[in-house]
Amino acid sequence: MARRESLSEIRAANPELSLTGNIISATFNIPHAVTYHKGGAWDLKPRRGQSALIDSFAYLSSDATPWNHTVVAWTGEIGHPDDDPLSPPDTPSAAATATTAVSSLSAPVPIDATTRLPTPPPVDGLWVPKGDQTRLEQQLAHSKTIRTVPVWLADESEATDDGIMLKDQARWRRYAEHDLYTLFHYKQHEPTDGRKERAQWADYYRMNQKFANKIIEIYKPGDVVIVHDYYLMLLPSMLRQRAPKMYISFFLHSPFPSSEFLRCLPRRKEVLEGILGANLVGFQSYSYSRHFLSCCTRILGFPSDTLGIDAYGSRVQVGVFPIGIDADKVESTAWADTVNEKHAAVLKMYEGKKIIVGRDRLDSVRGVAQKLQAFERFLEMYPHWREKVVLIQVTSPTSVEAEKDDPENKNASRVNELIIKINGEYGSLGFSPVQHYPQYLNQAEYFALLRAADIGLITSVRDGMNTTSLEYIVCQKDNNGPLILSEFSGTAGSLRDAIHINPWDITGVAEKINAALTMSVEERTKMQTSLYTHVTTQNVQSWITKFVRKVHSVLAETNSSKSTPLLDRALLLSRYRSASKRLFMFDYDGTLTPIVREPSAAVPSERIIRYLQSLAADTRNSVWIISGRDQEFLQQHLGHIPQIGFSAEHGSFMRDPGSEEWINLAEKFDMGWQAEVMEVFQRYTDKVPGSFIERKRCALTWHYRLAEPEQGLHMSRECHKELEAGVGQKWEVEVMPGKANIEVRPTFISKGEIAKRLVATYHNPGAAPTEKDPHPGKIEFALCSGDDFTDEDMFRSLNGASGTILDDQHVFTVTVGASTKVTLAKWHLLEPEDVIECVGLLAGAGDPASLERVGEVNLAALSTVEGHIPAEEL
Ligand SMILES: O=P(O)(O)OC[C@H]1O[C@H](O[C@H]2O[C@H](CO)[C@@H](O)[C@H](O)[C@H]2O)[C@H](O)[C@@H](O)[C@@H]1O
Repeated sequence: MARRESLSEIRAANPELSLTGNIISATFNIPHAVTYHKGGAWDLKPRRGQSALIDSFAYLSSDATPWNHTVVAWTGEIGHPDDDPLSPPDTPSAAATATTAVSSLSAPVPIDATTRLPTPPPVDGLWVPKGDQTRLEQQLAHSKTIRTVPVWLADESEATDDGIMLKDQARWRRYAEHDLYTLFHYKQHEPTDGRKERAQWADYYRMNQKFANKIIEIYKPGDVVIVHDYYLMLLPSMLRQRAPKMYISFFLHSPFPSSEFLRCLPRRKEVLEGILGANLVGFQSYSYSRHFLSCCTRILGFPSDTLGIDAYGSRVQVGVFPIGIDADKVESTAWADTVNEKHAAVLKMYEGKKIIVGRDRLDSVRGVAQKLQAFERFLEMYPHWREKVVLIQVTSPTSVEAEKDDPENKNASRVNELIIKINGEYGSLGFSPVQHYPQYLNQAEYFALLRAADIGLITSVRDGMNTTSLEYIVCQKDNNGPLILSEFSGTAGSLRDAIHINPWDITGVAEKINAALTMSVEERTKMQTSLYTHVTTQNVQSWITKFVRKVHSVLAETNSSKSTPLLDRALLLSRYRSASKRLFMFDYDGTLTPIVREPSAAVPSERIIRYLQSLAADTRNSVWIISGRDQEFLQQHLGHIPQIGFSAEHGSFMRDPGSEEWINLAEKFDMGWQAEVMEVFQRYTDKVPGSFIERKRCALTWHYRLAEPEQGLHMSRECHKELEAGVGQKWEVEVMPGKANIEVRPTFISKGEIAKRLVATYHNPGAAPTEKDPHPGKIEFALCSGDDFTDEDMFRSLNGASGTILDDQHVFTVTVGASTKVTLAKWHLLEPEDVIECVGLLAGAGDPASLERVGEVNLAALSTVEGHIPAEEL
């Protein structure tokens, strides 16, 4: 039996873990199916399904871990004692149906015209008074196993101080199950006019909001929140908005589809952005994590690598954590006396026969039809096994909203047809090769069957994690029956020693059934030993421990990463006012204008032109634009402000204030490198649709913003490597990654060199006036702002560390971007709009009202810039 780690062992192995931390797990349903008894105790029964997740909650809540654990979850559809007694209360769908049946409006209407219609009740739904709500909350709060805080879901108008009216309770799961579950399993609905979808989305959104409200109510700084599954995909971002420093992680228990599929979801952006509020996102298998990363890049345009995504100025880490089961619990339950009796009975019943076992929900993605087809093919191909092998297939009702809604239930019909066909063709009077049990088995029967089987057969065509396969392995401890497992199951990646099959290859599966039945004892034992070791060591306890450990290490990294402070505008203004000589150096793209899709569209706003004009009109100010842009562009858009100086193409050209003449600083440099760079850029342009070359006089730029994002990013890395290894070795040129571009320019030229030159020109205490500097003296204030890699050269040359002659206190180096960005700047501003506000603030510094404007950020103006790409997407 697998041994659990003791608390002291866990602490010793994980010194980084907080020993008294709180963990809040947010999951859709509470771990119980709930029945309401007016005025009395609530009836709580263990909920079926999600056993691994619930076991992980029990573990986190137990004394075996150092954490203080609370589950926040919806009550689930609340059943009522008047509900149909035949409906199992722990079947969510049945409970939902039963609850809505409280209304007599849905009862059949008598066709006898003389009979009076029943008087409808005044309300339609289940009314739960406040006192009874509180009673359930207390029952759940004092649970011995899992402390739970319920989320009550109802329309605002139906949740009053007196109680709550629960109507159409299944609505809260509809969007998740109808749209998300379906698409995540690579299935699609026929498109509709969208009205139903919008209503379901609204419920989904509100449901996530209500979870956020409840978590915020109980959250304390330092708590770790773990959000589970596709029902709560908006929750991480909703929590992040309300508590920016909250430690949030998200784990998806279902598959995550490729971007080609996710793109079909009308709410694809909202769903992805919702998850990206988390610090860590976990998946069941590597391919799901890869799909997610790729969706964030392709659909949202965020850069990603194999370990995470850079979104909204923060890093969202992504990892793979295949869930396990509570193997100890399964093992002790599966060998209980009641199970032993049933096990003996099953063996007796099928004496002399090999048993193949399957247990699936009747969702089409579970591949029951494929399994039956493969079994039929097996009986056809291997006649000697006929009457010697039985397939015992247990199915529980589908949980898929869309399939529940299907009046024809095509999948169930197909399964029934296949069973009739196989039993008709290969059965006899006393024997049916397929034994179908379309019902829930009780736990003892289920484990008895798994123990009695000779083969476990799992043919799901899409599956997050198949816990039946893990339970089967534990139950085969003595029997060593092989496991045949679909490669499309999330478990396949972890159970490498199982027999993997492609459920679409019916003949291939039939062959594997035969191979499994004829395996030698040694082979079976070897396979079972390896699988058993895996399942008992990679159990649900180790799964959640690893996940929590990873959350802590991600948080430790986040907390230790350097954060650049937001520009102190009051300090900026006061230093500006007290200085008698000032120097301004502004980058252009991404600093004075937002980044847009096409370079030609990045024109300066009328506001920034006005502010620059008035700033430059003050003779104590020297204002320079230091850009990668060429002379023509700068001249066309800003050249009409004569007091401004320009540096074009990353320092290759300069135009002094008041002059119309451009000085070429790269004049003497051999431009032979350009032809070689052009040849490389051209090749990449041919390979990457949407990319193009911007040819300037000296610097060359390859743009890929309009290309398919993943391809653009990947090819830019290749291009960069190729240029550095080739042209970069041969010539004195620098290859620079920009914002969706790669630029090449001579090494001796840089924005940093220009910044140094300007400081040397204007900082001249005791000198006589010159044409360039008619007001000699000390520079008492310098503001330098830029957004990308090339601007870091300016920050480097201005920061005290590199020996600048300016007083460090008077220099404001400001990067445009998130506080977490790696930069040499001393301050940050989030958006170009903030830079414009600051320029406006200083330009109007003579105005006493300007101090009142300190701290104002004109967010509304952002949306007026056409085609503006938000900072996080740059
Ligand atoms: O030094 P800068 O003033 O920041 O100029 C750097 C480069 O900016 C331009 O490209 C970037 O901005 C474009 C417009 O927003 C955007 O479409 C492109 O994707 C960005 O890379 C410009 O085209 C280059 O020549 C500059 O070197």
